[in-house]
Amino acid sequence: MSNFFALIPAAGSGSRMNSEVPKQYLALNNKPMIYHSINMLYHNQLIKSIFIVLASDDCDWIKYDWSEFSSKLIVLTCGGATRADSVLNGLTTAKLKGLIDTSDWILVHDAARPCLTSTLLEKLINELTQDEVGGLLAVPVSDTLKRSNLKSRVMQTESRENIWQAQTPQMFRYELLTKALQNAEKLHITDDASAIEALGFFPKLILSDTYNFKVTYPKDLALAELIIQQRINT
Ligand SMILES: Nc1ccn([C@@H]2O[C@H](COP(=O)(O)OP(=O)(O)OP(=O)(O)O)[C@@H](O)[C@H]2O)c(=O)n1
Ligand SMILES: C[C@](O)(CO)[C@H](O)COP(=O)(O)O
Repeated sequence: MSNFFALIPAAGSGSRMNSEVPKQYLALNNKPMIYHSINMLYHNQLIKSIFIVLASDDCDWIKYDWSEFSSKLIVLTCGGATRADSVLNGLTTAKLKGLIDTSDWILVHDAARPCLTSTLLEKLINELTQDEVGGLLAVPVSDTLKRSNLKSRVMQTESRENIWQAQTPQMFRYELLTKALQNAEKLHITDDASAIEALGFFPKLILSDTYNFKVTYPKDLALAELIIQQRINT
């Protein structure tokens, strides 16, 4: 029987956030941002353990008390230069430690997507458990798309038909995901699904909502805070 594991790559620096503190530790409703991602995964009954992949020079993780999650948290200090490296290093280390099997499902979730809901998480798992490939949460784009030249002049309006924005979690089996990330090492991919696609597979898109956005720029923090606050109040 396959088990379900979550893996949170949390070895980024948050360069677009322009903050001294890596963005996964920025305060969001009095908790570090990564707390919210962990919290959501922790409370899903199917997820057996959560691997947290930290940078080797991380000095913020130990500043917080994570004991409420201790029954599921496994910290791996093997982050890499890119998100894909961090995910691959985490998977490899977990396997070497004998913590996962090749057929297990891995849900890779950004530390920087703190607004995931239990409903979306359950929907992703339910819709993919019987799938041969796996897939990801995503939303169809809603704006008109323009392709520009280097001077920000519109060169072309692109069709938005069948264009989706990829989110996380992205859910694939250990064996396929590891093979895909190894194959993609020189491809400059930005998500796990891209690595799977590069092997010729077709990940399934699971309809999500825009609240599950990635906190990337400073203004995103306030929006995430509002969303989380509103959920606490209702
Ligand atoms: N070398 C890296 C780069 C990113 N990540 C993680 O991948 C997720 C999504 O990446 P992103 O939002 O791009 O985070 P950063 O790389 O930190 O941000 P930026 O690109 O602005 O520097 C985050 O949880 C981030 O910590 C990682 O584990 N290892
Ligand atoms: C994985 C991801 O969050 C899906 O949208 C995204 O690709 C991460 O990209 P980034 O460039 O590292 O922010």
